[in-house]
Amino acid sequence: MKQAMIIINPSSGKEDAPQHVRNVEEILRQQGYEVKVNETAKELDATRFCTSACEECYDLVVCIGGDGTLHETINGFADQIHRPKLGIIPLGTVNDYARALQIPLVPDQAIQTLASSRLVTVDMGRLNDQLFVNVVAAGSLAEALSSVSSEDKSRLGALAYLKEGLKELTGTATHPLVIDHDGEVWEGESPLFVAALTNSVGGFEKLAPEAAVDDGLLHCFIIKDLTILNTLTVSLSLLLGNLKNHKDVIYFTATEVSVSSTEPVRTNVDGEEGPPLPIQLGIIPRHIQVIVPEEPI
Ligand SMILES: Nc1ncnc2c1ncn2[C@@H]1O[C@H](COP(=O)(O)OP(=O)(O)OP(=O)(O)O)[C@@H](O)[C@H]1O
Repeated sequence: MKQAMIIINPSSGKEDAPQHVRNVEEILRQQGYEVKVNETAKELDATRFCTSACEECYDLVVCIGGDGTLHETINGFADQIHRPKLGIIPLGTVNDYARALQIPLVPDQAIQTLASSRLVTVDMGRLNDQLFVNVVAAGSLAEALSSVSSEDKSRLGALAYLKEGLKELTGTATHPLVIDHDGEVWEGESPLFVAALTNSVGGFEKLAPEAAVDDGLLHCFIIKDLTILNTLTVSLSLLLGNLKNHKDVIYFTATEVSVSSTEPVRTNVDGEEGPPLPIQLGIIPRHIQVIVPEEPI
């Protein structure tokens, strides 16, 4: 019999995860799966559960939670030869990865997607020795966003969350960054560096419009001047998806990037606090199969 593991974070989103578990179990049983449910209680439980699903040759892992839980879950695939298919039921605030894969953001609709036969084989990002699914950001704006509490994120939603992050910016708004990609080096003051795997970053679905989940590339933005983030121009650029064309933004794609600074600089990985600089970024092309809706929306 096929084996499925449900990994659920009961604290995600509006704390309504447990009520969705029964529906997920039911639809998986209808698909012929034997189902095991693992509830997370603390940080990194999702990684441990997913690693055991790989080692025990499960066919499917379903992650029920926000982007943080998804990030921890996919890290369980690291260095594993057998990698189960992945189902995603988004319950967080931003749910960037579900947006990028066009998985419905309404949990009951996302649950129906688990009956789909359509799979997408997606890239994984590598940050030092961990994996990421969506985005790495470094710089003072990334630090400010990390300081917005999870409760405020839920309350505010994506756009207000960015505005709150901007308000939190204090002191020096830029750091000296050295960004080395595929043999080219950029050095300068910057409030924000972003490397994205998908077209959805911070709930903005058009930040990197040409980023595809399976193109084998890191889509990178160096923001050269913070003031642009405070202007209408940038809001419009974000909404119209042409941030990369802004005169104060450098855009490039790469497969290997290193980012360092002479100052202490924190990072944000898939929406959670990451390791401080220096960091090494890479990409593992077409690494995991994710269940997506039968028909692209
Ligand atoms: N039982 C638990 N209680 C509290 N925190 C938990 C529990 N299990 C896991 N966690 C931690 O909760 C963190 C946040 O989870 P997640 O991102 O899924 O929810 P969220 O904060 O509601 O979503 P978002 O990040 O989209 O706002 C995870 O990184 C994980 O370490």
